[in-house]
Amino acid sequence: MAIGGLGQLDQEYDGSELKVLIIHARWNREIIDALVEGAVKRMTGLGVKKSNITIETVPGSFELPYACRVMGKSQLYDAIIPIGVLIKGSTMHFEYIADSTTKELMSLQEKINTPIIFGLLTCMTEEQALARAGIDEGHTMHNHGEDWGAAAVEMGIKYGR
Ligand SMILES: O=c1[nH]c(NC[C@H](O)[C@H](O)[C@H](O)CO)c([N+](=O)[O-])c(=O)[nH]1
Repeated sequence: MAIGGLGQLDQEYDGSELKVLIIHARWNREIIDALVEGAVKRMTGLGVKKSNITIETVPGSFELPYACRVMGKSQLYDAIIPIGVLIKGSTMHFEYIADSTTKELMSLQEKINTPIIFGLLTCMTEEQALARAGIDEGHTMHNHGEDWGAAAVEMGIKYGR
């Protein structure tokens, strides 16, 4: 059995009744687009209707929690996948955004009674981010967006609306 992630589900799930919201940042757009594509592909592969996947965007990862809160208050979604790519620069900006956004996304779940999947890549280099989106030169890793899609289906069915 593979160690770690790979979005391995504990059982077969039928996502045909699920409604899922993806909110993605627009920084590092090529990587974001690959992650979103991976999440959508995995969810539709688990029966989620494309028409039941809503995709919204925000300027950057820092804006993800507030957008999740506003959209999540509607209680229209069984799960929410915020997707952002943070790549370490030469300042502390990365650390502050990564830490604050992560903590807020975690605590937001109780406030909106909706499972939120942790779709934030926090990478030291662009190469690391490309690899985790499955688009680096050697395709050295699987697309983590697929893991997030699988998690959204499981959490949405088990703990969603
Ligand atoms: O999503 C990201 N936002 C980033 N900054 C923007 C931030 O999320 C906000 O959009 C901005 O500060 C305006 O509030 C990033 N960096 O600064 O490096 C980054 O790597 N990724």
